[in-house]
Amino acid sequence: MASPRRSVEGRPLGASASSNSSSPGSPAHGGGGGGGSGRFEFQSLLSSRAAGVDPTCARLRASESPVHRRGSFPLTAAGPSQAPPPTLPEEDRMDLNPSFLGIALRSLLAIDLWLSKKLGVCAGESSSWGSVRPLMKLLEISGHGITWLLGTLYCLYRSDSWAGREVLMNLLFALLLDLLVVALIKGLVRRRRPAHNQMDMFVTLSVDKYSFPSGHATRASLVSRFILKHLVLAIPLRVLVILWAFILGLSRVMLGRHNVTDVAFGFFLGYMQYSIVDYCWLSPHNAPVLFILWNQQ
Ligand SMILES: CC(C)=CCC/C(C)=C/COP(=O)(O)O
Repeated sequence: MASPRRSVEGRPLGASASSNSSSPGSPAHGGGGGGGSGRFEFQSLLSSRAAGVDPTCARLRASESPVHRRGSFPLTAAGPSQAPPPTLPEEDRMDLNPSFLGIALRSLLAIDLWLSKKLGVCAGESSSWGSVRPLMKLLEISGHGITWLLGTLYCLYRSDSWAGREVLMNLLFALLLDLLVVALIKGLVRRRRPAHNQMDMFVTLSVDKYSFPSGHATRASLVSRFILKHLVLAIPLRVLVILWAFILGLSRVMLGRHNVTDVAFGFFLGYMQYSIVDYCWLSPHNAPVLFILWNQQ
């Protein structure tokens, strides 16, 4: 039975292409002998990497070099007495044979960084859209955790109906859940904020030095879904709520606070968090203590 370790080792870089285009055993083919071919190519890559050379170029050059041509023949014509090539450390094999997912993720990250830098037009006063920065910072306050927590507590205090209190109690629960989940993920992922960000945000927690996911984006998406579900609003107001959430997310990238993926994932996370809140909906029936305690205030 083939172990995962063997399957990684036995899948040479570019082996499928070369096996179609060159004859087995030719120098370009890298030996052609099944697992031997893979080992040979990894060996060239490893030695070039150790010498500080770009592995891709080195691989091409290595397959053309007379030294490697000579080296490839014994592998092809290797008899049973031929000593096997030295085994490479596991991490090198993995590193030199990136999966499709790995390549896709790296490409996505490269596009993310490039796009985020391009969109960070309000990252500083001297940036191309620097004059819009105060407006973006106002938007930032409109989606800040403190603004929403204080606003909800105030409305809860002023609320005189059971139905209103129930909705606000759940909004409070949603906001606290969001702060907790975002802090946990930020602490786990520890992705640094973009280099062009100025850390001049109003009231932050220690994990807010990290950028993934955007707390403002999760809140915008969570709160807007909550409002759309529980408040009876005219269509123009509903559109305004969605626009606010979208522009708030965009402003995070424009201010240079976040990369695009931080905000995109934030929107997704906030949307999912609402589903949790909806599922665990607190009511006088399933959480009577909360409501009785609040009533006694
Ligand atoms: C202090 C409290 C209660 C919340 C902090 C809210 C905050 C500053 C989140 C960071 O948001 P981004 O991740 O979008 O920058």
